[in-house]
Amino acid sequence: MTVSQARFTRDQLNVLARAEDVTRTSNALRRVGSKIAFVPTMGALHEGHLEIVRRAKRIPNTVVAASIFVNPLQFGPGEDYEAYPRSREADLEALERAGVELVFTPDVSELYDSDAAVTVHPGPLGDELEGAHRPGHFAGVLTVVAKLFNIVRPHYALFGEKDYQQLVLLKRMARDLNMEPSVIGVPTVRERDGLALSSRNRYLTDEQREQAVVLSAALTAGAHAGQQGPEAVYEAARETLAAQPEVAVDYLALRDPELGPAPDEGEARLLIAARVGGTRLIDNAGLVIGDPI
Ligand SMILES: Nc1ncnc2c1ncn2[C@@H]1O[C@H](COP(=O)(O)OP(=O)(O)OP(=O)(O)O)[C@@H](O)[C@H]1O
Ligand SMILES: CC(C)(CO)[C@@H](O)C(=O)[O-]
Ligand code: BAL
Repeated sequence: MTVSQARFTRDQLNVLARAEDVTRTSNALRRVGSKIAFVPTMGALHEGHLEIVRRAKRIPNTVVAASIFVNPLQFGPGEDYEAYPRSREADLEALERAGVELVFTPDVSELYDSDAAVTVHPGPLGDELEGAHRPGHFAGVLTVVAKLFNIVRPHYALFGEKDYQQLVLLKRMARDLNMEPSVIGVPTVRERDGLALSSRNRYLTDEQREQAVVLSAALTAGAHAGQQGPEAVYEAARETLAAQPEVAVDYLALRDPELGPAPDEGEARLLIAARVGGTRLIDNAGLVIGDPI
């Protein structure tokens, strides 16, 4: 592992903490015709992150870059910014094993000047679903990702479907602001019982871990009822959730795949957020409403 040097070595993990070193490396790679696939993360890595890296590694003629940065701008007051799990050494080892070649690990002062004031506005979707419960969250996400895009200058950027609203908003940002990278979504990686992998699962006690499976179970029940229409989807999901009253649901929402109003038939997305003890978890699933296409 090569730490904090500006010289880039292929097939080896290069860890850079300064934005200007990353941009210089990226420009050099572009000059020799390499493509750059970028996997932004907040660290505390698990198989979900590594699946995204594996997807990136399959893009031909591509150097894979990742970032590890717990972004204060996307956490609201009283949220878990301070407590968010940090495991830098284990993360770097996992990225090295997965074949990542460049990791950007800035500290907060590297990314944000103390008087930074300009942010990316996510539009109306930023105030719905997650945005209604986490005011300012998506402005924080889009702002940091826009900055990371400008620093890393990727051709491709890969994000998990687990954070589905984030993925939709990032695709829109890239389209609406004419950003270069193609934004690629990667399906959610789950535990054997269906629980979506998440860094925040580490907060759960054994008992809460058992209870948390109700999120994915409700999505599965809703998806199975899709053929009978939108009301049946809600009914099946709510019935499953009712069996686990300790889990407090923030929202259960059926939408179209772009997160507009739910269709009467065709492809749709069912999204859920719930609190298990003090831990807030989200999940979602694709489904078809009405007759299968
Ligand atoms: N289970 C998963 N399957 C696929 N991608 C995932 C999964 N969990 C997270 N990701 C993706 O990994 C990227 C980095 O996410 P992040 O570092 O916030 O991890 P996280 O597990 O989502 O953490 P948390 O849920 O605590 O916010 C995002 O694009 C996110 O959607
Ligand atoms: C995209 C992201 C890295 C921006 O901080 C974060 O929201 C995440 O890990 O999903
Ligand atoms: N994975 C989404 C980042 C967040 O919850 O802040």
